[in-house]
Amino acid sequence: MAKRQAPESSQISMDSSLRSKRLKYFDGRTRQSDASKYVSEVSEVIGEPSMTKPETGKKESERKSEFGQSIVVEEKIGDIFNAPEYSVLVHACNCEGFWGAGIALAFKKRYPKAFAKYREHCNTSDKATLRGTAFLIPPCEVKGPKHLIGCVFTSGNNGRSKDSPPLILANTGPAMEKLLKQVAKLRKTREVAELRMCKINSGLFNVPWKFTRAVIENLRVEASKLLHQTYTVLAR
Ligand SMILES: Nc1ncnc2c1ncn2[C@@H]1O[C@H](COP(=O)(O)OP(=O)(O)OC[C@H]2O[C@H](OP(=O)(O)O)[C@H](O)[C@@H]2O)[C@@H](O)[C@H]1O
Repeated sequence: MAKRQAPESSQISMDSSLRSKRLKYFDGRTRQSDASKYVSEVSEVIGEPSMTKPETGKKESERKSEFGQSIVVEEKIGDIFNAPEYSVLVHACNCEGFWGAGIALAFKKRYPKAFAKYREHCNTSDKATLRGTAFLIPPCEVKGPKHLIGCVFTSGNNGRSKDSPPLILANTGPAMEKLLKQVAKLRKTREVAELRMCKINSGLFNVPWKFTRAVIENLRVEASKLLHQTYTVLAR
């Protein structure tokens, strides 16, 4: 894993040769106490480098069937907005309907119609159930690149009243799984080029990237729900 100081990007590619302990996920109504337990469990996974070493012994097919496809996160450098047409650009969202700062504000400026759809989605949904969900917005801008916007709702609130890091982390797994399912469903009828992310939760949401990365690496998703190509997740 390349360790760099500058903002890094990560390339997520599907790799079923890894075994990791399946982390149980909480639904969007995770209690604070449960979420803290969850973070200590994620720390345990991070703390055990052997957890991401290829497992000897079990056959590939046995591993796949037992755990589904795992995702490996590699770190590179780049800019999320230079994505090819029909790429899905993913960022962490609050359930309040605000893209007020950070990369969300950059999204709002570049994709005003997508922002309007995100905001309407928040305003017409029960906020209590939005945490841990996702909202995929197909290309809808009048001009500019045809990008899909993948909103993963990792915090109920925004700004100073954002959710705690454990709660944000506990929502990340379910939200990512739901996003991947929505991408898999959409690409049956529409072009989806690749999936790009920023290092979600790692700035204003104050969650060290290694924790979010561990959650993503421990996702177990049916092969049919994963794009069979690498996703470029980039930060400036
Ligand atoms: N052009 C670019 N390409 C690629 N990566 C880029 C980039 N520009 C910055 N990054 C990186 O993208 C990561 C996330 O950094 P951020 O702090 O923005 O997001 P976050 O996920 O921690 O937090 C979400 C809340 O922030 C907002 O704020 P409001 O609540 O509206 O006030 C939202 O609405 C949410 O609520 C950091 O690694 C940045 O280096």
